[in-house]
Amino acid sequence: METGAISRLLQPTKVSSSGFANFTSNSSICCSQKRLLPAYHSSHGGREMNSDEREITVLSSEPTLKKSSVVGGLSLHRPVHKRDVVGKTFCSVGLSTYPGSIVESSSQIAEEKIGVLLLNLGGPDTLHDVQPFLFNLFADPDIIRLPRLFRFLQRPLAQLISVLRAPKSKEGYAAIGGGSPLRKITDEQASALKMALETKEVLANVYVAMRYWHPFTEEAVHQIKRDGITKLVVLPLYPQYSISTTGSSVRALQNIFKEDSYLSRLPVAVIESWYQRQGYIKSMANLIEQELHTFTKPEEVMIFFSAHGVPVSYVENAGDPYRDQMEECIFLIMKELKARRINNDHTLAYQSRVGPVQWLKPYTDEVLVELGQKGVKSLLAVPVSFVSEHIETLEEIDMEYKELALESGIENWGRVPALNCTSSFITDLADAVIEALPSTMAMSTSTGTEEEVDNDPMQYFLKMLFGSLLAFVFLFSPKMVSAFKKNVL
Ligand SMILES: C=CC1=C(C)c2cc3[nH]c(cc4nc(cc5[nH]c(cc1n2)c(C)c5CCC(=O)O)C(CCC(=O)O)=C4C)c(C)c3C=C
Ligand SMILES: [Fe+2]
Repeated sequence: METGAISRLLQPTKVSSSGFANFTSNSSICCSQKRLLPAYHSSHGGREMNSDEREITVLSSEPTLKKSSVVGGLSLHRPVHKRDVVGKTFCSVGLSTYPGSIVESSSQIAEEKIGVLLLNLGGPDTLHDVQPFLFNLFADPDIIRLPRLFRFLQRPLAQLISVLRAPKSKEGYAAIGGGSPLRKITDEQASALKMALETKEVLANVYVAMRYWHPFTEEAVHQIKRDGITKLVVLPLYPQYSISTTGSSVRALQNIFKEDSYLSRLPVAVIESWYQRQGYIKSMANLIEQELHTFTKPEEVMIFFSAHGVPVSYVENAGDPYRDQMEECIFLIMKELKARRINNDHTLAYQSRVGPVQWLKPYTDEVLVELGQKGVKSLLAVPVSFVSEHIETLEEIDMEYKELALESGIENWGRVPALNCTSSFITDLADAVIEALPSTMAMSTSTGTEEEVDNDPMQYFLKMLFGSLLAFVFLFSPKMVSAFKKNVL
């Protein structure tokens, strides 16, 4: 089985049942390799690599391989021992959050300073932040993927969409207390991870880099440099890889690193996805099992996995492995539950679509209505693409989808909490970091053409002409604006 999500972008692979059959429940092996990355998007605003091929060290747990070995050029390492401490949370030990989102270690060894960089999406701290946060999100070419010719429209379009969407988003954030809890929870996860590493005798500073709000990637990287970190493990807080999440954050990081002589020589390992790790799967199964017991008839409850969607084109045209990894992930969680004699029905649907394009199906809202009509009476919603509570669990699932489900005939509703600082989960993240440490390598800069250069004046003129015409039609036609408001937002 292919090991790296990024390499799947070269040749997308589908999940096959024979692949599932090979999964073993107690092996999780790390592999690392320098891979050549395809240019599935290109430069914009100086943030993108825009090279035909890029190099990065990637890591991926590979449950089909059982022994430490070198296979096909991949060096494989046995995982460091695992300890699952079920039922406690590291966050509850009383660690407070800290300015600048770093957890520092007092007794660092002079010659080796290990850093762990947690990547996350970020969210507005206050209602005032909502529109600029949305601007940052929509200005990301990995979120709105415009054809190369129209890339220069990215920022005006982001401005337009963010202004038009802000009122609706603000309502959502207002309903959950006036801002996103993401920063606080991610800081707590960083503290918990630092403690978990310490109990395994690994001293490390843990940093947080958000993609669209504070603390931005640049802020975290500044602190890493200031602290003189000598080895860095990058850990995205997304179990499954998507171009729109981990892909986007890693590219932002690469762009910062390639500009800096210290950073470009810093040994780095990126754990690209970890949805198949036993600690994660077991932690999810624990939460589901606990929540099932809150129902009067647990065996009759439909387990309803709801994942954040992505546009279909990401998976079908750009080779995003997100759907495959999501399906594998659900398979593994259900396998773990079956091993515990929990044989409930389950289903997977995708939520939170934005805009007029097709997103991964089936859609959560449509499936809820169908299940209600089919007579399902008890349902347990399981948010599965994200490991912290956020607007889409607290508002979309707990309020909007719950209301829809009850209206559709579902009588008993439950929702599995996000993992947040669940100790078995944090312990597993610590293991993932330790396993990744031997694989750190310098992130080398790309060898291809770095920037798209408009050398040909005629080509440049034509691009500007067509682009401006499109911008004019799109931005200034009242019909377009009202159609846009109706369909896109
Ligand atoms: C795995 C998780 C996520 C994927 C994949 C993802 C893709 C994706 N998201 C949007 C648009 C929006 N996302 C928004 C917020 C948001 N999204 C995720 C996770 C994934 N997004 C999180 C954790 C959050 C932040 C939550 C918080 O608490 O602040 C928003 C803003 C909120 C809103 O207005 O609904 C938008 C918009 C796209 C277009 C996309 C894939 C292309
Ligand atoms: Fe999102």
